[in-house]
Amino acid sequence: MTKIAIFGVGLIGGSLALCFKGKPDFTVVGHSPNPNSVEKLLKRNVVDYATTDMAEAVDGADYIFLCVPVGNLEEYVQKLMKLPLKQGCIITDVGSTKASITESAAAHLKEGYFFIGGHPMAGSERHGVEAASSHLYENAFYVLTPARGTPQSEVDRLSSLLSLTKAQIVQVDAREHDDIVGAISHLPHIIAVALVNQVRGYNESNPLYQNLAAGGFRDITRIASSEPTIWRDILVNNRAVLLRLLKDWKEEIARFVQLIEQSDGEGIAEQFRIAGEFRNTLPERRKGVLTSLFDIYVDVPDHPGIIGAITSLLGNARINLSNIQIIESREDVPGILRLSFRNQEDADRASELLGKEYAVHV
Ligand SMILES: NC(=O)c1ccc[n+]([C@@H]2O[C@H](COP(=O)([O-])OP(=O)(O)OC[C@H]3O[C@@H](n4cnc5c(N)ncnc54)[C@H](O)[C@@H]3O)[C@@H](O)[C@H]2O)c1
Ligand SMILES: O=C(O)C(=O)C[C@]1(C(=O)O)C=C[C@@H](O)C=C1
Repeated sequence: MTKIAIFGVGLIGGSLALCFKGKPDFTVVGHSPNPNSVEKLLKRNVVDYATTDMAEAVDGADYIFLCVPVGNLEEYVQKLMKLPLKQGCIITDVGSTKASITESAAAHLKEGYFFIGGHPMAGSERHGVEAASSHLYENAFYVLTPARGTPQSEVDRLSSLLSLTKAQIVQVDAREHDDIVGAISHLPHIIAVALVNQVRGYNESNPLYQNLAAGGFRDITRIASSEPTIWRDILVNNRAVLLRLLKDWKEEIARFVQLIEQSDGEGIAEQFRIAGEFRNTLPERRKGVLTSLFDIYVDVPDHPGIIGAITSLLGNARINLSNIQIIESREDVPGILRLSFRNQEDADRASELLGKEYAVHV
């Protein structure tokens, strides 16, 4: 029997639990300090059992996943070191920063246990176990940051368990991870929040801002709705990297100020060209299921039953739909549906089929 203990069964911990639960000879235990959360986990059937007692959760555990906010990780490792863990137990975390926890765990770790930092590069702006999905990590990268001296056999053991998530495991140095993820995840969250707050200020004197906000604003700001305490901890933890990145960001913005001041149209177009070239090389397969793989957009009239009509058309043609989202649903505006498919072929077939009756954009 393989026992897995998960601390902090929210979006990320809950999604891991769902990847492991029900596999032959696996027991998944969830821990929360809050009895109401324990009740909820049991009701939702996300874990085999749940407890508020740390010692009970880790008793005999082969793997311990720390899925709490970044600011609590160190404290959890220290608490674990005071408990009798199973010899050979692997402790890992899912925190969005890796340098501080990898270094502090190495300093506190007792003989016979292993700590291997981890970070699944998948998630969403949602939080809590209600948002968990067993598909979250499919096609995503899952970074491991073993400290120097960690036996490769233990890294392989953890990688083998994580293959159940269907993610692609990569090993990266913890500091390098924080530099890169600072740029491609933490900085974008700051920019999204700052942009929303800027527009929020204008909207206070003229609510038309909110009403006119369309695809562009929504696409770039989705992550501004992320969980505040999770992001408070990430940004504070990655302070040095972010201060450097924000300095570079100021230069990027200053370049635009200059181009616009000088009405340098060709310079502006060049910035878009360079950005588009790089943006278009981002591999689609890196996306997790919550950021759908192959999207098409369908303009639909705003009348009852339209979603049923579209899904029936797809169902009758045996085209598998992964996700459906209404982007606009106000009475005076035609609706836009975002339909997501698991592969390009399904997306193409859907475009062709729906294109006979509706305006379809890809
Ligand atoms: N959200 C993402 O997209 C994402 C992606 C990859 C990694 N992460 C990392 O995963 C971790 C969890 O984030 P999440 O998105 O699942 O958040 P979440 O809010 O959905 O889950 C966090 C869980 O930790 C519990 N928790 C909060 N504070 C706690 C405390 N002081 N002690 C014990 N439990 C506590 C919460 O009750 C909840 O169950 C964070 O370290 C985050 O950096 C997040
Ligand atoms: O897709 C999202 O909403 C995410 O915020 C996921 C995301 C990211 O920035 O890409 C967020 C935090 C992580 O630690 C890893 C992934």
